Amino acid sequence: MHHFDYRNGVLHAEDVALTEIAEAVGTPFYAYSTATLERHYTVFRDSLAEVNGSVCFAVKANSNQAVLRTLGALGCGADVVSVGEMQVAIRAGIPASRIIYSGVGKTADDLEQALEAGVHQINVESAPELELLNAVASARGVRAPVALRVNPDVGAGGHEKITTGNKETKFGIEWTAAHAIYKRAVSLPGIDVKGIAIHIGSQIASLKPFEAAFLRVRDLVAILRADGIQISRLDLGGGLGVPYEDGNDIPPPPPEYAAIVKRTLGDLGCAITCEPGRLIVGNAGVLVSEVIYVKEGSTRTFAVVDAAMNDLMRPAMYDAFHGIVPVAQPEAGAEQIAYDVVGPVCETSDIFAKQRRLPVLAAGDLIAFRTAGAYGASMSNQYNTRPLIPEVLVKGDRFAVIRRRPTLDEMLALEQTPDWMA
Ligand SMILES: Cc1ncc(COP(=O)(O)O)c(C=O)c1O
Ligand SMILES: N[C@@H](CCCC[NH3+])C(=O)O
Repeated sequence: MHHFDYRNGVLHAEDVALTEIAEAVGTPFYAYSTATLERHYTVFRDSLAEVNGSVCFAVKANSNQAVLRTLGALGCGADVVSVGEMQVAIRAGIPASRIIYSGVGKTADDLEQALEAGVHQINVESAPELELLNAVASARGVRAPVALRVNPDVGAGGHEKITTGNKETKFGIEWTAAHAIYKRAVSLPGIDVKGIAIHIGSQIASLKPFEAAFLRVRDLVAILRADGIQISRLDLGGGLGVPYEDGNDIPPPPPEYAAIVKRTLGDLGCAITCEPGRLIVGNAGVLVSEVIYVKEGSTRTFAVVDAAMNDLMRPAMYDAFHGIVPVAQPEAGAEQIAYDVVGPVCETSDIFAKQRRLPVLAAGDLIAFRTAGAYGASMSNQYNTRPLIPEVLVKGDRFAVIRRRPTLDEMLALEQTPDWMA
């Protein structure tokens, strides 16, 4: 459920008309709904109550500090994959004791900083990383709280490029090698083995792969415990999908997911953590853009809009579907035309939707891309020297710019002209 609805003929975020935000900040922009964020977090958290589970939001999905602060204030933790994400989460009020540090390529400096901050857990993804962490922790005279991220060889996800759980991907320690690496881990003075971590993919619309992966975790717990290796924490990753409104693959609701967690892992006496990203923020955000031109081709009609692939990469990168709606509510039964909705960037893949039937559009119309709160702003970039677009947070009848559009000077601030060109 989200809080983006038509009122008085205009699409609103909670009680604020998107036209009002467009006037204040200009297009394109992201708008997030506080009530939706809070609702998604609490529904997920409450569904895990029976297994006493905790939630570490995957910061990569949306790393805006105001978003993190909203979730952190409700008790949410963070799953981070860089020192930057860790520090942003801490600045946003999420204590290190609720932070899990993940990632396939942590450097010695990353590990140092994670230990210095005192994170709850470091998820180790390879044998050499384990050795490096042992060395770094030993040199500091501490023991690092560790889960090994194992790769259960259960592939899942809404697209090949967002599948992480099969052994052909770079993620985690191969299933068959896990036992030996756990044995090594418990022998190392700088490593305090706490648990097992997995994450099998993203935008997963079925419970079956989760169940298969959880059962593998269960088997591994038994194998390790039989060998005297204590496992007290299970980190199940994220991955539960959200509806992107194309009518296909509607993902199961959180209570059904939680029931699988309970059935497969609930009796092991382990503390359970999940790391949802998309589920919390996906439908809490829209991207609002203005139609610049309607361009008639001989085979199709293009709606050229002012947002582009650098603002929302998902369609170009994964052929992802995002619902598109006009901000001005169309009359019931209004005529529809098939449009290719494209951005201004000089790439053929700068296309948001092909042959999408939409109410008739004209230059100056505002449209909203739905389900843009996850992996939208956080994956955006300045390609074609386009400024990052504003992010706006709505709460009831108030809104605030939580990241403003940079000036050209700010965009260029890190560049320098060599002396010899002066
Ligand atoms: C380790 C880890 N945890 C959590 C997530 C969040 O995934 P999602 O946004 O699909 O819930 C990801 C991203 O896929 C991830 O790599
Ligand atoms: N960035 C992806 C998901 C990958 C998640 C990170 N492992 C998306 O937009 O769907």
